[in-house]
Amino acid sequence: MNETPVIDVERLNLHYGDFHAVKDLSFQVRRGELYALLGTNGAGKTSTLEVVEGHRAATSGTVRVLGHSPRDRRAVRPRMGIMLQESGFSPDLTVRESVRLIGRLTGRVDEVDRVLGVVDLTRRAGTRVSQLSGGEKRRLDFATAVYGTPDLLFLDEPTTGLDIQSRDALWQAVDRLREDGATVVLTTHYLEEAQQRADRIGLMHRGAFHQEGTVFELTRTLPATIRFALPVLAAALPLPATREGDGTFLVQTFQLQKDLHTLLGWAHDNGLELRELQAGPTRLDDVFRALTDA
Ligand SMILES: Nc1ncnc2c1ncn2[C@@H]1O[C@H](COP(=O)(O)OP(=O)(O)OP(=O)(O)O)[C@@H](O)[C@H]1O
Repeated sequence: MNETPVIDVERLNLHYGDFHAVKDLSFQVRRGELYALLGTNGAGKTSTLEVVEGHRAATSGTVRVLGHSPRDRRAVRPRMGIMLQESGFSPDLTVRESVRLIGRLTGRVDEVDRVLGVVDLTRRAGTRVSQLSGGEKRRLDFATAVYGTPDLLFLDEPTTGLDIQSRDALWQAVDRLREDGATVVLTTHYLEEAQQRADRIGLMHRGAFHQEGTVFELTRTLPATIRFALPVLAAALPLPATREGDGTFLVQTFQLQKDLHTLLGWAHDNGLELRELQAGPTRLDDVFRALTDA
């Protein structure tokens, strides 16, 4: 397929005075993808997104969003929903008025009651923003981002401060938009969410990509782990393992299923119980730890 990418970033550089915050960054997001921009604190994620969202000018490089310059507000804004980390709602407006205002500002058209229903804020429609809880404000942020069913949705730390029901509701709403072909760019420090949901991940560190690819591509560079404890070591282990500080054994492997099979067979043959057995694929957390250890 040779479709024009929804986001096309070529050699983006951003300087704050002498500080080089984003360094020659290139990436593309295709239609319908959920792309997660992840990274360490201060890596440059927000700076990059500010340029892509049209809030900030790049020092150099080319950025195209939905086929336009992101600075071309009239072309881009009606098709783009943005959930920022911190909302700028006026505390004196009600929930309903806030959603209406965003509709007017972005040029998107929708039913206010529909989006309030999506985030379970219907009963709070007449409440002033200043009287909402932190989680309710977050849900209002999301409601304004999905108002008008945008083609491109930016979610910056969308689930921070949300309880599990609200988180599930938010992701269901995102899934529905994606079924209709929406493209989503996510930043989050909840790596599990990114691992579960992202089609591709750009992992930033100090202004550049450390790695970019699918979850599988990112995690396959590190071994999976098997952990267990043994009351007595009655027979020689069938695999190389290290002994952790708490006495448990740790096997690191690129062949999780095969090595687990070997270990379970060995335990069975020797009549041994592997206590506190845990086996798991590499997680994004591990990729992150390796990055910050580097
Ligand atoms: N307006 C600014 N002026 C000067 N430096 C800035 C400005 N905004 C960000 N920076 C610096 O640029 C770097 C990248 O910041 P940015 O907010 O883009 O990182 P981030 O990846 O979003 O971080 P976090 O995960 O902590 O939110 C940081 O070192 C930050 O201190």
